[in-house]
Amino acid sequence: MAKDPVRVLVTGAAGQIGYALVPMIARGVMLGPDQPVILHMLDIEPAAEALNGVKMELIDAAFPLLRGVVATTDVAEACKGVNIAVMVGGFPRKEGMERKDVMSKNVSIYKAQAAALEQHAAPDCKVLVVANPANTNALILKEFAPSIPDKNITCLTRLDHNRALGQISERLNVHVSEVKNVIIWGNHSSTQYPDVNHASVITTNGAEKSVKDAIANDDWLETEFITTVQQRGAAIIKARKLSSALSAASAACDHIRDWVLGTLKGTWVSMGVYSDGSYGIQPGIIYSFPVTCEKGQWSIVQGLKVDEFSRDKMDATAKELMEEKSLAYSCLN
Ligand SMILES: NC(=O)C1=CN([C@@H]2O[C@H](COP(=O)(O)OP(=O)(O)OC[C@H]3O[C@@H](n4cnc5c(N)ncnc54)[C@H](O)[C@@H]3O)[C@@H](O)[C@H]2O)C=CC1
Ligand SMILES: O=C([O-])CC(=O)C(=O)O
Repeated sequence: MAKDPVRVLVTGAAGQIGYALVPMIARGVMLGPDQPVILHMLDIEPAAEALNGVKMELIDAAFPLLRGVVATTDVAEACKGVNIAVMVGGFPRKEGMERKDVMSKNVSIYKAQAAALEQHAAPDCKVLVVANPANTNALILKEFAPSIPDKNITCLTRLDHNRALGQISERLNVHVSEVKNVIIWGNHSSTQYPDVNHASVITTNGAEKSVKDAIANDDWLETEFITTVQQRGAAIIKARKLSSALSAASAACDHIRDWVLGTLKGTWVSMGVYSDGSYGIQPGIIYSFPVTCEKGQWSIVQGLKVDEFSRDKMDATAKELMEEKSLAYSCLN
C-alpha cells in the first residue's frame, strides 16, 4: 500500500542551502525512495519572488515522490501540519555587526518560529536547526515550543561529522564508507571537538583497525586534523564566496534519514541534542554527542572512555555554549 505523504518544512528555502536541499527531499534522499512528501517552503517577503521560482522548478522537475508544494512567507501557513521541520532560515552576520546583534536577530526569529511550530506543526514534529548559531537557535526554539518534546529538537553537526570522515578517508586513501564512529562533541563552531579516539577503518586488506593505529600520527590527529574540520566551513566560504550549501543539504538529509529510519548496526553518528548530563556535560544546552537511532528515537552512546586531552576540549566547547546561552537570554530581555 502506498504510504501517506510526510509534510517537510524547509525555512530559508530560497537561500543557498534551501535550493540544494529541496530537490534532495523531493527525490527521496531524506526519507527514502518509497516515501511521498509534501514540501512546505518558508522565506521572508524580500525573497518571495525567488521562492516562487524554486516552486516553479520543483513543479518542472516532475518528481514522482513530490505530492505538493506550499511556498509562503506566512510562518503559520508554512508550519501547518508539518511532521519534519528543517530550519535553515536565519539572519547572517553582516560587516560591522557585533556577535550580540546577530544573536539578537536570530533569537527573535527562532522565538517566533518556535511559537508557530508549537501552534501549527504535528505534535510529534521532528525539528532540525541548521541556521547559525545552530545549537543556540535550537535551544531558543526548544524554550519557546514547550509542547514539542525536548528529544524532538536537534541541531546539525552531521556536516562536521561527515567532514571528519572525509579527512580520515583522504589521509588513509580509503573510501569514506570504510571509516566510521568519529565523534563531533559540542558546538557547531570553531570550538567543536572532532574526536577519532573510538573511530575505526576497514583497511585495504579488509581488516578493521582503529583510526589512531591506521594513521599512526597522533600529532596530526591532535592538531591539523582538528583545525581542518573546525575551519572547514570558513575554508569553503573563502573558496566559493558562498556557504557550503551542497554538503550542508546532504548532511541535513543524512541527519533526518538516520533519525527516522535508524543508524546502521555498530555505527553511530553525531547530532546536536539537549544534554541529559551524559559525559559530564551540563543539562540546559544543545550539545553534539555520538548517538544511535532506532524507531525514530536517538540515544546517546554511553560508556566511551574520555582521556584528559578530550576532556579539556569537550569542556571548552561546552563553556562556549553556556556563554552563547547567556548572550541569547540577555537578548530576550
Ligand atoms: N549547521 C551547519 O552545519 C551549517 C549551517 N549553515 C548556516 O545555515 C544558514 C543558511 O545558509 P545559506 O542557505 O547559505 O544562507 P542564505 O543567506 O543563502 O539563505 C538564508 C535564507 O534564509 C532566509 N531567511 C532569513 N530570515 C528568515 C526568516 N525569518 N524566516 C525564513 N527565512 C528567512 C533568507 O531570505 C535566505 O533566503 C546560515 O545561518 C548558515 O550560517 C551553513 C552551513 C552549515
Ligand atoms: O558559517 C557558516 O555559515 C558555514 C558553516 O556553518 C559551515 O559550513 O559549517
